[in-house]
Amino acid sequence: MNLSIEQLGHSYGQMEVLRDITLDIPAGKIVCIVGPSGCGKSTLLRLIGGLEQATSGQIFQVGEPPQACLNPLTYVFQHFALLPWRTVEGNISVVLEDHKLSKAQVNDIITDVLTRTNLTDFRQALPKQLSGGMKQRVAIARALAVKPAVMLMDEPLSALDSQTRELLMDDLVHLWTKEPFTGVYVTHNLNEAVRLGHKIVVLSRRPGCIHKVVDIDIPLSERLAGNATLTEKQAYLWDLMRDEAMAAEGELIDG
Ligand SMILES: Nc1ncnc2c1ncn2[C@@H]1O[C@H](COP(=O)(O)OP(=O)(O)OP(=O)(O)O)[C@@H](O)[C@H]1O
Repeated sequence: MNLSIEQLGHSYGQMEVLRDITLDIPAGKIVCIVGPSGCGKSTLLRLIGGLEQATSGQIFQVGEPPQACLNPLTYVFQHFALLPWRTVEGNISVVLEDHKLSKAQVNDIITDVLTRTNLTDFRQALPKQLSGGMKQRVAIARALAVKPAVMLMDEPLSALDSQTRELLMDDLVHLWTKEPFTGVYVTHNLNEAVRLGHKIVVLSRRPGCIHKVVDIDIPLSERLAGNATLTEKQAYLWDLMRDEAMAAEGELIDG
């Protein structure tokens, strides 16, 4: 299933946040959204996920969701959003509860996503027993459990230290390489964008418009740290963003 976003605009009261966003999210690809603070990246993700209704424009779901999809659009949040009183297994089963699945089916899905995210040994652990990186793996496993058509990821690695971020990026690359998923990935981090994005959408400062779309053709599994093309792309993205980011910073400081 592809998503087709057409002339999307959004305002909060008098404040225009997004303007004229037209964008395709192709099936099986990861689209990264970058841009200065406050330019509307998270708002765009919430509009795509249907958590808020856009002021103008439309979002179309084109084609069918994958077979056995339980929920076409699912989120991975920056702060994991795990239920502290439920085990890892319980945090995943919660998203399967309303789907008329047998106990055996639920068990199979949980076993599968825990295997894919290397969490099998932590099935009965509580979130408080897990590191930040492990918690985010659980959140990713929970998202995968509903076989989403599109995974919406809002700064999923930004609460983690840099080493854990590297490990989780590798995990996401492995997951995608084994079974490509469609993702929209909001980040401030241009290194994450060039490692994970097939397409990188650079938004201008608020009201966020599409400033540039940069495609990266290198397969995800070949995007190793230090790759010269990626370093170049990252520098190019920063060139595109620097002036806008400085202006946005000034706006925040000035109120
Ligand atoms: N529910 C809301 N009501 C009013 N204003 C909001 C709401 N949500 C976001 N905003 C404002 O809309 C603007 C865009 O916010 P948004 O979080 O989408 O930007 P962002 O690009 O994701 O920001 P950041 O990079 O800092 O996370 C900001 O000025 C923010 O304060």
